[in-house]
Amino acid sequence: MILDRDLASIQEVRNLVERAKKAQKQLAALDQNQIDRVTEQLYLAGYDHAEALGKLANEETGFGKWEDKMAKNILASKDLWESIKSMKTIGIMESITEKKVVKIGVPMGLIAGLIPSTNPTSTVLYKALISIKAGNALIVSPHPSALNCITETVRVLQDALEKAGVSRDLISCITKPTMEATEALMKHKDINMILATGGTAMVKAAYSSGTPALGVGPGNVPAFIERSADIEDAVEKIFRSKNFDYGTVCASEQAIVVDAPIEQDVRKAVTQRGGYFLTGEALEKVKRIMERPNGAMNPAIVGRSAAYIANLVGIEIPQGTTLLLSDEPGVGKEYPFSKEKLTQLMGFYVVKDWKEGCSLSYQLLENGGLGHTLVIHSRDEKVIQAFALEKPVSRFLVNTPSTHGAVGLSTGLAPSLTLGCGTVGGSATSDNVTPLHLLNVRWMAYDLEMNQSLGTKAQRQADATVDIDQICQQVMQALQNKNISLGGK
Ligand SMILES: CC(=O)SCCNC(=O)CCNC(=O)[C@H](O)C(C)(C)COP(=O)(O)OP(=O)(O)OC[C@H]1O[C@@H](n2cnc3c(N)ncnc32)[C@H](O)[C@@H]1OP(=O)(O)O
Repeated sequence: MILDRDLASIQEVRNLVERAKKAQKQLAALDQNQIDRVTEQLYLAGYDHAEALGKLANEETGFGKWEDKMAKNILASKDLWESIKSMKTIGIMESITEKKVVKIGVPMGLIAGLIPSTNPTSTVLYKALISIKAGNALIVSPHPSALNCITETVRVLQDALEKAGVSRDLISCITKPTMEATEALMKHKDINMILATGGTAMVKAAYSSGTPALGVGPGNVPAFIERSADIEDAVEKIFRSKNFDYGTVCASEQAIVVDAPIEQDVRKAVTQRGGYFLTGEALEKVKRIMERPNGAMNPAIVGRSAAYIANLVGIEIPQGTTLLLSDEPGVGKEYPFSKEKLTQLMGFYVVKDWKEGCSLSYQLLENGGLGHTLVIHSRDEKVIQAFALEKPVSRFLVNTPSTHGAVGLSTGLAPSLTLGCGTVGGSATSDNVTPLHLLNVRWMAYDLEMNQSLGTKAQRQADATVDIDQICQQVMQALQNKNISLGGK
């Protein structure tokens, strides 16, 4: 039965789509430089409000720490802008003279962005920047428990659009998030692409909508510390990563896998940094609240400190504890520490050598993290490479904090808050999603065999009369004079 409330929110979606469509048509008529100036205003606004939005997200959801949410907002504005500002996304992107081919970037049109509660403000900033940079409009579907901070982020961005002299309707947001409204948005015939970041059910709904979708799979990141590793460095990085926003990023480490010869040194380093190994009744109490009855993560403990979790279940932990660990005997449904946790809880495993480390990491990935991310700490290049080759992940990180590494803060990967998991993880891409995933490429390809009497294909290419550079100039001129339109799809 559809309620009046649902009808109203479906009507709202229709209105948002209508307005976004009009606004996007105007945006698509701008050239690269003009689009870049608009995107730059979005980055500046996101960067200026990084702290305020971080605080708002933390207050509203209770997840994580505002300082780290601010850092994520900076990643999704300043760092992202630095990495995309010189990208060609609209009009001529490239001309390959010797092949007589021209690559033209065409906006997709309207993007629907599903926003998770774990990284709400940063994901809005990120999706807005990559959508606009590629000439698209974005309509946001907010996670209900982060509605206010998401709406506020959209308002900040709309002010920036106005400042840049373009329509506020280029970025908009559903104000009453219901499943009906989100579904109506995803299935709307004028939505060209869905960027789905969030819980597994939402991502699946996006894939089933019939609209092309780029979604993230869940992570279950193992961190393998191999015997040649710099132990202090490895443990410091794991703690830095796991403590970042209290583990809400899906690329954060979920289990430490240790090579047996260094087990005691790693345990010591972990304990010195505030790790506490749970045992007995305390461990059982924590295990009991880790999951909902259907086996999904319990939001009551997502993005929370070790002290908060201890207090919640009524156990004593040493003062200064930052991470709760469990020595795990196995991997699977019946071992909650072997799954994704997104909080200050972590599994701990010991393996006899790197080969056993390989197979255990594989099992952990198969237990809910296929296609996502794995991290190794090692100084043995042979082991690193052997380890890398067979792992079903899209990001194989080496000697770096996994959270920071996967989202492009501490590695050369593209700054991103939508991390593709490849087909092995059910995603259409294994990349860190960027503006290049939000455009269509129109290929102009000229005949290479114009003079059949000439010798080889290479000779014919060289002799072909088409001057591709001249053609590019003509196309660019036509775009500038608005003689031709790229269209929206
Ligand atoms: C780079 C990165 O880090 S990406 C990170 C993305 N990953 C994640 O967010 C982790 C996966 N998320 C989750 O497991 C959960 O969202 C949690 C545990 C964080 C929070 O759990 P909850 O607050 O219970 O939220 P959950 O996602 O289950 O959704 C709650 C309800 O809101 C609904 N909902 C979620 N998003 C939307 C939306 N965009 N529009 C409408 N409804 C929505 C859900 O369908 C669900 O409805 P139901 O209770 O009727 O089934």
